[in-house]
Amino acid sequence: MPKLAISVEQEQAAFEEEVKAIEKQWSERPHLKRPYTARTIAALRNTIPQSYASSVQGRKLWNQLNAHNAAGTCELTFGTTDPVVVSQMAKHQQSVYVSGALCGFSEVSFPGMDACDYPWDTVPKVVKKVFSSQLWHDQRQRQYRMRHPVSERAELENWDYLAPIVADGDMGFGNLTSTMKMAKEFVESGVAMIHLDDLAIGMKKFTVGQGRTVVPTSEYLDRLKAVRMQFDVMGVNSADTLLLCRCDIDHSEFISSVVDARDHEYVLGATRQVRPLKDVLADAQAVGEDLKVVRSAWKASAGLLTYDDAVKAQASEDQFKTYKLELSKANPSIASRREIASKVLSKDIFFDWELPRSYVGQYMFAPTVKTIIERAIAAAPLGDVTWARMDSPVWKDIVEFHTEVRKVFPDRLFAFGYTGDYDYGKAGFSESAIKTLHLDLAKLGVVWQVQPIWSLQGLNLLTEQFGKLFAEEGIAGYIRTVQTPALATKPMTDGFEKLSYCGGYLADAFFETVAGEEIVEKGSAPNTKRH
Ligand SMILES: C[C@](O)(C(=O)O)[C@H](CC(=O)O)C(=O)O
Repeated sequence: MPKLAISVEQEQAAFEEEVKAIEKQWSERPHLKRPYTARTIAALRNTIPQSYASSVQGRKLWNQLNAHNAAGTCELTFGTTDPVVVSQMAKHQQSVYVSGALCGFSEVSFPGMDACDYPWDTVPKVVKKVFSSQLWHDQRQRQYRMRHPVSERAELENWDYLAPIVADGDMGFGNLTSTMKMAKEFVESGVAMIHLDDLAIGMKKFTVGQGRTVVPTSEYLDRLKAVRMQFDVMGVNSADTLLLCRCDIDHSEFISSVVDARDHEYVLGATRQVRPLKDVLADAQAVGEDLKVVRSAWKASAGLLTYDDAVKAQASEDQFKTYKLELSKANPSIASRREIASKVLSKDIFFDWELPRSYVGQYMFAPTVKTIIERAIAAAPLGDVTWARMDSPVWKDIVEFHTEVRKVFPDRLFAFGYTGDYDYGKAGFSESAIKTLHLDLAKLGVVWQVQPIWSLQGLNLLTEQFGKLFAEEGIAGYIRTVQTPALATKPMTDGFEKLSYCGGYLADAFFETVAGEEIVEKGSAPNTKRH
């Protein structure tokens, strides 16, 4: 193998230049705080500089979102995995969402509930498919326009087909190197922004009776750092791919470990000496008892509380105030909580967070809106946009979350998901409040809003309705309800007027080019070869 034809001095000079270029690029996005230096990243890069469409799309989305922020408006988009749907979204949406839940239903060999159990490269592959289709539409539109004289072009369609794609990176699918590989694949697929959350791998659960588990704050931050590092390593401008820090802590029931003191305030412990829950459940299972009933009874018998509530239950009002005051000056760990409480109350508080651990080892967790705020604030410097995914749209919590984060980061941009099973009525929204919800969210800085699973609810409904009609009325029903309105819609739903929606003119252009025909307009005279 030949050696690289470069002297040590040249190598060092090129390296120093790259370090400077990286530093300059980073200075353009001062909201990002990296735990590593430009030198470290430069050394991790390839010797061939590479650039990615993902970076162009990331910058485009960044500009769109900041323009919304300045105007107090928002982008409203929805989830799909289908290039045909994406082609129409270009007319009304600025961005496209590729949802993990949808990919898990329609892009895998074995569909299933949104438990993030599909292969790690499923969503990047769908993004690649969608982005390639956007490029194809962009190409056919450009070719079509260029074969028309300038004088006619103003009348021709000119959509921005390259709507930036936002995609679901779930929790990164494994250890840090898996997360990096996923981020790499996303950048290569043309994504503009990915979101990464703080759920424990393999523990994303939405079904009844199975609590969700989050990872410690430190593990979540490491995931985000791994993605940021991968973006930075990938080469020229690739740092412009955006990272959306999603936080799934709302209503999570467990945390996988208590290694990070920042989480200790919210961990539940038994305040009475009881048998460990997992032993009680194992015994109950052996004799066929109803585990849900046994679990509830155990919880009641254990006096489950957070450490601070356990202190509160035994302290006078003044003692508790002193405890909180001392705590605000100390490290938030359970050890320092115990030390302060025993000083203030002159006794030890019985609190054992080992007893409620599940049979796979998670700790019981009782997060509040404050917990989500703290995590989002810790994560913000590593990403560009923040999303607190909540189980239900509780307006009071939504306002509190966004307002508190903005107190620390006044220009923070937020995302919001109109999650599939939200019951707005139950959450207290009147009809008029729902009508202005997107605008009210925009005022809080929520500039990117998504209905993530439209394809599931929307396409299911349309398909069911059309299937029934077609079975009952045959082609007459199709002509009346599909073909006639589709052809009458302006702009047409299938591309250019008088032309095939499959872009037949683009295929013709390839044949004509190979045949050496001039098919691009030079001036204003019409091209006789125009189709
Ligand atoms: C956004 C989401 O992660 C998705 O996969 O689309 C889901 C969507 C949903 O449940 O409606 C989510 O966790 O919100």
